[in-house]
Amino acid sequence: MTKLTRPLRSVLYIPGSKPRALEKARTLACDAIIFDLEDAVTPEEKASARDILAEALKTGGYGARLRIIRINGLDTEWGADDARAAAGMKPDAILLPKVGSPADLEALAELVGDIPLWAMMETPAAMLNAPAIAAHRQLQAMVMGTNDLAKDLQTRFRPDRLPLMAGLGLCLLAAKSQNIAIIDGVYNAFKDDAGLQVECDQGRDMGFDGKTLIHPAQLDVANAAFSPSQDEADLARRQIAAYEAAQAGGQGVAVVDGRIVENLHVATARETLAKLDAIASLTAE
Ligand SMILES: CC(C)(COP(=O)(O)OP(=O)(O)OC[C@H]1O[C@@H](n2cnc3c(N)ncnc32)[C@H](O)[C@@H]1OP(=O)(O)O)[C@@H](O)C(=O)NCCC(=O)NCCSC(=O)C[C@H](O)C(=O)O
Ligand SMILES: [Mg+2]
Repeated sequence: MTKLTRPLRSVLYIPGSKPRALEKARTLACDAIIFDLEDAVTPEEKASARDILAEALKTGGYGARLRIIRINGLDTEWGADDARAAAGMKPDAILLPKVGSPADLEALAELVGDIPLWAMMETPAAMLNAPAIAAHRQLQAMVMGTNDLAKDLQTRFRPDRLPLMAGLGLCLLAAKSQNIAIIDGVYNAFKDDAGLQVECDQGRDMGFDGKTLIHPAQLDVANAAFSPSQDEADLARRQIAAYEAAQAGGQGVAVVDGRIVENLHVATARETLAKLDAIASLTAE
């Protein structure tokens, strides 16, 4: 599956059962929306949520935001019906929770055809099988489910997320090795901007493409954290210019701000500028 080139800085969960939130999302500054039929929807509302969501997606108005539907697991009483209904809604991708192995994705692909698939990575088995899951031909992105993972690992919450680091690292390695997108887990305390900032900065430093969010109040922090800063953009431009000047002078290495710049650093600099362009064209739409 070719890598998504569009920004995925902010990926907002919206309960499929909440018409007001589905309406509001048409105006929110998120790069992608996960329309949720799983944990955010009560068992009593599972069937009606499908209908509410189908109507919302038929009405449209979500603009350039990527539209992903999270269905219930195929081992639940709702999963297969969700999968068929979701495929009919023509989303940009379908997200399967609690993926344990590539066989889970294969079972979904048999139901929904060639729609791009996303995988919730949120169980110990998923961490151990991450390379095989990432290699599934239809997989476009991994999404960390840090609540379920913390539950299964019986960890305590820590601002540094030390107990989750092994799992986060394994999934990052797997996703990067297959050149697919990977989105960090949610920050539950949606009124704690400072805590969210720390977690977004950590996720960005680790190489995640963006963060999943649960409330509109979290959008600005995530969008800023996963956008290249002005300083990063300036440095990228100076690195490219210095390297090109060095090359013109027959050198393979330049020096900027006391640090060497080689072709691999220039590749990163070009990616930074391409990301800025992609963000600019997204916000212009
Ligand atoms: C957390 C909430 C229950 C809070 O809801 P509420 O009390 O209604 O919030 P506010 O009154 O502050 O809402 C203000 C307005 O914003 C709209 N709103 C709220 N949340 C959303 C949203 N997610 N998307 C779009 N719009 C939203 C309200 O409608 C208000 O609008 P207005 O009337 O115009 O003022 C609630 O935010 C919520 O339900 N969030 C989503 C929770 C969710 O999706 N959970 C499941 C995903 S997390 C997960 O499962 C991760 C993973 O699987 C794991 O294991 O880690
Ligand atoms: Mg979960």
